[in-house]
Amino acid sequence: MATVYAFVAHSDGVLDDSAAELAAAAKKFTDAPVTAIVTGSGVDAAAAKAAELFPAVWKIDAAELAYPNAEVVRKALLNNLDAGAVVLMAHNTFGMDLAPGLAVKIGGAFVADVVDIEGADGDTLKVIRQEYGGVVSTHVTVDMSAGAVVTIRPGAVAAEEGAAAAGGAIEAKAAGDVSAKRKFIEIREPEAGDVDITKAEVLVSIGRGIEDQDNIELAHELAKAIGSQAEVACSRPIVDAKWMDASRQVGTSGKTVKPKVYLAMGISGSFQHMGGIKGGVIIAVNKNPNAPIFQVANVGIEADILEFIPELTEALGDL
Ligand SMILES: Cc1cc2nc3c(=O)[nH]c(=O)nc-3n(C[C@H](O)[C@H](O)[C@H](O)COP(=O)(O)OP(=O)(O)OC[C@H]3O[C@@H](n4cnc5c(N)ncnc54)[C@H](O)[C@@H]3O)c2cc1C
Repeated sequence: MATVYAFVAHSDGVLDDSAAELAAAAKKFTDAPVTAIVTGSGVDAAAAKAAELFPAVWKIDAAELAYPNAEVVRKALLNNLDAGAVVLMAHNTFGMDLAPGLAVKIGGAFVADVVDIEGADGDTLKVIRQEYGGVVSTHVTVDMSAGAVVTIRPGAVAAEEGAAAAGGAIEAKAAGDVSAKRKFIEIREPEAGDVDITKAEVLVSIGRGIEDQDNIELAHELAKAIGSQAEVACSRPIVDAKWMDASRQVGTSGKTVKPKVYLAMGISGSFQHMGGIKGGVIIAVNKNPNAPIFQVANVGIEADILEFIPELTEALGDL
């Protein structure tokens, strides 16, 4: 099998959680050393962190790589990767942008949004993907003989499984010619919202199952009954409907949260939503017994939230 690489996401010298997950994912199909690739401008700290997870690290450090422009990063990778390379990366917004074109340029296979890796038989990689919003799993084989780019869903592969490989040697690589047609202009930070849901110990998070804007008050009353450590969060349709501020949205295009308890009320469990929950006990309440969230929740309750929430609020009020 060709060399396996893991393209590592990072910000301000801190590795994204997906880095350790990629290390674990690689171990599921190869015993060979995996090389992490860290790109950017001034990435010494991130490369050092990557060396704690991977036996080898490529550091591609150039001013042109300071901003997340997939066209530029793709060129820097192609200027360094050997023929037939197998590249893993997170299925996040940047990975979705970078991966398909990289696979085309490598001339290898492309498989997106993998949730698990079953192993490899020679040059055939066996992966699992999901269809129909997570209701159906599909088992897919990938011919890696001419190389491959595989994006892996953040949070799908447990990081601990790959934690042992450490002490990697860091090798500096030149970005080479990365001239691009696409120009990155700026990052605009969202305005601060009225609450910071990332700091809450308990989140009462509501989804489309709340049905009506007027019912949101039920979630606020429950959070109040739980106490000062609780806040109300939501899924994206609630923000899209302008029922709540975007600062309360949990997910890949919203906030990443780490509460002790996450009460998912009428939320189906899309990977874009679950990708924003990094820890804690997930208690899901949903009236559909087949809702995908029941596959990942620690506790699942089949109930109508419009009845369940007031009952729980009342019970807490009686304490
Ligand atoms: C690029 C991209 C980025 C995205 N980013 C995000 C993101 O950051 N965060 C996010 O949340 N989504 C995000 N999404 C949207 C995501 O794909 C889902 O559409 C969304 O998470 C679904 O929200 P939901 O679970 O509230 O709604 P639905 O999927 O409609 O689920 C509603 C659930 O409520 C249940 N329900 C209905 N009524 C009741 C009731 N009375 N009692 C109990 N249960 C009930 C239903 O059974 C269902 O399971 C993104 C999508 C894309 C394409």
